[in-house]
Order: sequence, then C-alpha cells, then structure tokens
Amino acid sequence: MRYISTRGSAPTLSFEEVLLTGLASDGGLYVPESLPSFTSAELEAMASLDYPSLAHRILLPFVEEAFTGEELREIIDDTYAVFRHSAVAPLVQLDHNQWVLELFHGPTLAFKDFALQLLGRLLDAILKRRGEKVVIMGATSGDTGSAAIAGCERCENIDIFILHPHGRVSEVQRRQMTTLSAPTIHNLAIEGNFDDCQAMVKASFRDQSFLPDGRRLVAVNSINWARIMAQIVYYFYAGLRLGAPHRAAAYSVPTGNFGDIFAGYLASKMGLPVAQLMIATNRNDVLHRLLSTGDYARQTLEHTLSPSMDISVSSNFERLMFDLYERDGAAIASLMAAFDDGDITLSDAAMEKARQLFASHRVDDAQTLACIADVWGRTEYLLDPHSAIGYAAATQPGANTQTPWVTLATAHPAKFPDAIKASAVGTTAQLPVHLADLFERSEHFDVLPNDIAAVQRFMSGHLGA
Ligand SMILES: Cc1ncc(COP(=O)(O)O)c(C=O)c1O
Ligand SMILES: N[C@@H](CCOP(=O)(O)O)C(=O)O
Repeated sequence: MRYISTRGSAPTLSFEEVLLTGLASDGGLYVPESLPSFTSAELEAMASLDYPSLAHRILLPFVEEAFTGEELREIIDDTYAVFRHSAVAPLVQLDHNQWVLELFHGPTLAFKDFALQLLGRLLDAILKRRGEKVVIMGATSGDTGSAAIAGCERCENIDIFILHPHGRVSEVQRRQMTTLSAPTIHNLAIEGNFDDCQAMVKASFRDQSFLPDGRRLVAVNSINWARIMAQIVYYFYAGLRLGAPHRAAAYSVPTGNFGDIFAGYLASKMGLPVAQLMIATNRNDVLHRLLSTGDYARQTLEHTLSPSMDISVSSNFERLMFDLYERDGAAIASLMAAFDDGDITLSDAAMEKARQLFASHRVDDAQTLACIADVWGRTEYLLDPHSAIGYAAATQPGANTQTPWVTLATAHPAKFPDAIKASAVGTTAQLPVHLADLFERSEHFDVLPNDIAAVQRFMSGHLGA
C-alpha cells in the first residue's frame, strides 16, 4: 500500500514512512492511494469475528509492507487486551432504533485509545527495528494528550511534548496527562486555545530545523494516517453487530477535528453499508455551517461543556475535500492556500457529493445538558457531554427513524464531572479503579505563552540524549 498527499506534490510513501511523518512535505495529509474493500460475502464471514480478529482483517492491507500478518496479530492482541471490556467496543441499546457504541473502555477513557494504543506499539516496533529516536509533538483539546502519552509510554526511543490550552480542558483530562511523569514526557499548557496549539504543531512539522541532531517529529494527532486507520475498525464492528451487510446503519459522530467521522466515511468506501454520517457539533459549528451553506469560514473558538470538540480548524476535512474534488491535489493545494488567507466556498458539485452521505447538526450547551438529563431520566444511562451531542443529533426531530442509529460514545462521563453536575441528573460517574487516586497524584506541566518560538525553545532545551 502506498500513501499519497492530498496536495499532490509530496512524494508517495510506504506505511512505515507515513507512520513516522506528520504533514506531507507539500503541507497536505497522507491518504492511501487506493482502499481495500470487502464484498457482501466477505462481510458476512467477518460478522463472527471478535474485535481483535476483525481489526487484523481490516488493517493488514494497510500495513503489510511493514508488518507480517503474525507480527500485526501480536501487536493487535496486545493493544486491545488492555481494554476493560471484553467486547472492546460494546453496543448498548437505548431506544427502539438507537444504540450507543461505547468507545471509552481503554486506559484513558476516550476513543483515542483505540488508535493511540495501537500507534504506540507500531511505532515502538519500527523505531527498535530502525534504531532511531524521534520527538513526538501533539496538540490536545483534552483527550489526545493522555491517550498519546499512555499509548507511547512504553516506547524507549521517544521524547513526547503535548500542548494543551491552559485552563480549557476538564480537570480530569488535565490530571490524566500531567500526572504521568517521566523525564521524556512534557506537558505544555499554552496560553491560547486548541487552534493555537494545533497551528503551532503544524508549523513545527513544516519546519523542523529547531530540532538538533537531525531528529524528526512524529505526529500523534489525527494528521497521522495510523490514527484514522485504526478508527475504521469500530464502524465495521458496530455495523456487523447490527446486520451488515444486509442492513445499513447511520452513525452520529461528535465531531471536532473530523478524524473520527472520516474513518466512518472510509468504512463506507470499503464496503460497509452506511445510511448516513451525522456530523454532530457543539457551538463551534464550522462544519455544520459548511455543510449547510458550502462556506468554509473560520470562527472564533468558544469554550463549551464539550471541550474536546472546541476546534474550529478541522484538519481532516482536507482529506474529505480531496475525494470531493476527485482527488485533484492541485485543486486542494490552491483551496487550502486560499483558506490560509480567509474563508472559502466549496463548489456545488463537491457539496452535492458531501451531502449524499453526510448530514450535520449543532447542539449547544443547554441542549447537551438536556440530552444528558433526558437519557438518564428514561434509561439511567449516563452520557458524557460529547456523546450527548452525538445522541441529540441522532434523535433530533427530522432524523430518519427507520434506520438503526449508532451514536459514538467518545468519552466516559467520569471525565466531565462538572458537566454531569450541571445536567442535574443527581448522580455522578465513578473513575475506574486504575484512576481512583487521580486527584491525589502530583501534576507536572509548564505554562508557556502562545508563541511558537518559546515552545520550540522549550522543546529543543528539554530533549533527552
Ligand atoms: C471525547 C471526544 N469526542 C469527540 C471528539 C472529536 O473527534 P474528532 O476530532 O475526531 O472529530 C474528540 C476529539 O477529538 C473527543 O476527545
Ligand atoms: N479532540 C482532540 C483534539 C485533537 O484531535 P486529534 O484527533 O487530531 O488528535 C483532543 O481531545 O485532544
């Protein structure tokens, strides 16, 4: 499998090279040159596979130049063995045609564990093989940070720097990152918002000359293809539980950086019947407005009860645009250059294509709280605020009621006690045993100004030998 850039002029890469890369050299994002796909008969045969076996079946074509089937199997088995539910991604039914896909049974209680536990193991194997040391740099609005640190802590050959917006993640999220201490782990609280953090990460990938000794940056954000790849699997897992290939389901996805829902789009291109992909946003609704109007317009970020979705520049939308524009890299390069200078409008043809599969819905904080309370009142099931946005979108008046809906529950409610309290359900969610003493652990982080030079100086001054 070769990987190509969405902007058309960077070299094509192998999986191993893509894993070790962030942005393509032309500023684009890597996508597979072609996708494997599964026939109905193959899907029928896959329906009986457990999660690790299904992951192996789906992921092998993407990585087979770098890993043998046996090597991948061992890594996948090890990855999903650390999840606290033996189904790995269990489905819970909340209503006649409403299911929740629980993606929070990994070590850091968010869907990021699915990809980052795997990415850490793949990276470790490749770095050992190459005898190379790398520098991991990532931006987080709350969940990627701890999942990346937890996923990569076993890697011997890394330094890791995670940027989070100071004071804008939940206390549990912050503590999950900052209480993991090792000389190679650095949490940087940036006096800015997530967009600022992500922009610094992307700029650092574009020009890595601040790193000494020719070291390179590796991405843990969803600009790294391996992140997206791993997330494809749970769409198949849920779809097959609900009757694929004979019945299509619709998926409602709490969306920020567009990585999770893009994985659902790829699953549909690989043969999974998908009735609809619902882009569920909070008040930071750039993607909802884009889908409604065709205008891709930047927005001032607002702080919401769903902080992990407080994002206004959704990196992975570029990957979808590449397909919407018939994989014309030059067209994407010029559109993204125009986007750097201001707002852009997508062509009618591109929007028509997007709307064939995608719909969108915006849910504000009051609606989020009402959804948490309503679902709790009817079912005693506690949604976290991100998952509640997905569920509210799937159950909005006007949503298709004939189709089975799967809402991706992207985080555990215990990560957001303040939002749960504000919903007035009169209950709280307990942290699992391995995090029970989280509030007693000591924290380690540095507060830095919203200034890339300061961040890069910090990084180059804190690299291990
Ligand atoms: C809990 C939670 N839900 C939803 C999202 C949005 O996912 P994506 O950025 O892939 O769109 C995130 C962050 O990525 C998250 O942490
Ligand atoms: N919501 C994320 C933000 C980063 O997105 P990513 O999927 O590109 O890593 C978070 O919680 O950190």
